[in-house]
Amino acid sequence: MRGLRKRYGPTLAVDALSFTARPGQVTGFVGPNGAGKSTTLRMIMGLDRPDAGSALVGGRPYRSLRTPLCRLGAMLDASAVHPARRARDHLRWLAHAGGLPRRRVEEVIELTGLASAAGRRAGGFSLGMRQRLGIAAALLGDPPALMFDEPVNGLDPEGITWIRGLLRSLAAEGRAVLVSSHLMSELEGGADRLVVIGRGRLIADTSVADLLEAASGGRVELRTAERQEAMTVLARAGATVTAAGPGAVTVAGLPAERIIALLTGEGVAFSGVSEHRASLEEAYMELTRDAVEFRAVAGREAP
Ligand SMILES: Nc1ncnc2c1ncn2[C@@H]1O[C@H](COP(=O)(O)OP(=O)(O)OP(=O)(O)O)[C@@H](O)[C@H]1O
Repeated sequence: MRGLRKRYGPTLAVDALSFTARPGQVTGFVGPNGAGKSTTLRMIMGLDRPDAGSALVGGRPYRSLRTPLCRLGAMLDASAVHPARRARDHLRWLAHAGGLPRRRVEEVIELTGLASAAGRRAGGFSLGMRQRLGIAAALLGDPPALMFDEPVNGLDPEGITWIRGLLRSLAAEGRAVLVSSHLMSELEGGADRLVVIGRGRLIADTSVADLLEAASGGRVELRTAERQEAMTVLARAGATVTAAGPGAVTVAGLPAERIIALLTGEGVAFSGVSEHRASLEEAYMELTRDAVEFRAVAGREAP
């Protein structure tokens, strides 16, 4: 995506958006409801025309691809299936239209665990089965790039774990996988990189590891039954100390070794000292806080 922009009447849905989903990685595409994710994915597939900028698949516009199913597999809307059509027949007409062999249909049915449901009409499918069918359709052409719009939305924990594993294995095969979500927690353990957008604009384009490290901010978790004494000792040594539940303290501004030395020296008992690991959700909150300030500044600068 380079400088993508899309306006719907008064709404600037996507604004100056640039990012790349790279081979061998799961790129999480995250932003709150209405941030512009679906609009971006539609522009990638040529279903919406950008007002400015371009979206390329393997260096070319999607609409110019001669064998699109073999270049980019996509699930934008899992319910976009004729309810009276059986799952296998749905996949067969797609394969036929894309010039793909029939045996590929059976392969993707196996890959997505749909074997026992393939003869049933899609209208009676649960949400989880519809998602599997949408993913099967995306995999038909064995494409090097895949994108899924909110694939875990509304799924049970088992379904979420399955999709997460599938995305990881597709990326491990060297494919570029772009997956959108409005919940950061859904991407925890699933994405390598994150592209975060808000109100159509890029907020962050970063590896998950870098984001978590920045959000963890060198803080240390301390477990102690003598919380008050520990907080007094550490605050006196210049640390910023926050009570984090019964028997737990979060310490900023002192390394773990120094905390251990201080508490031992003062005879304060403790049972654990560990580096604080921020959750992806925490990291997201920090990012969004910055984004709000950024938006306020951007708003003032606007003509
Ligand atoms: N066809 C359309 N006509 C008018 N406005 C639209 C259209 N499509 C999207 N929008 C608006 O553009 C903005 C971005 O919408 P979009 O659906 O891309 O967001 P999203 O990040 O995918 O949100 P969600 O997580 O809710 O799916 C929203 O304000 C939406 O109301």
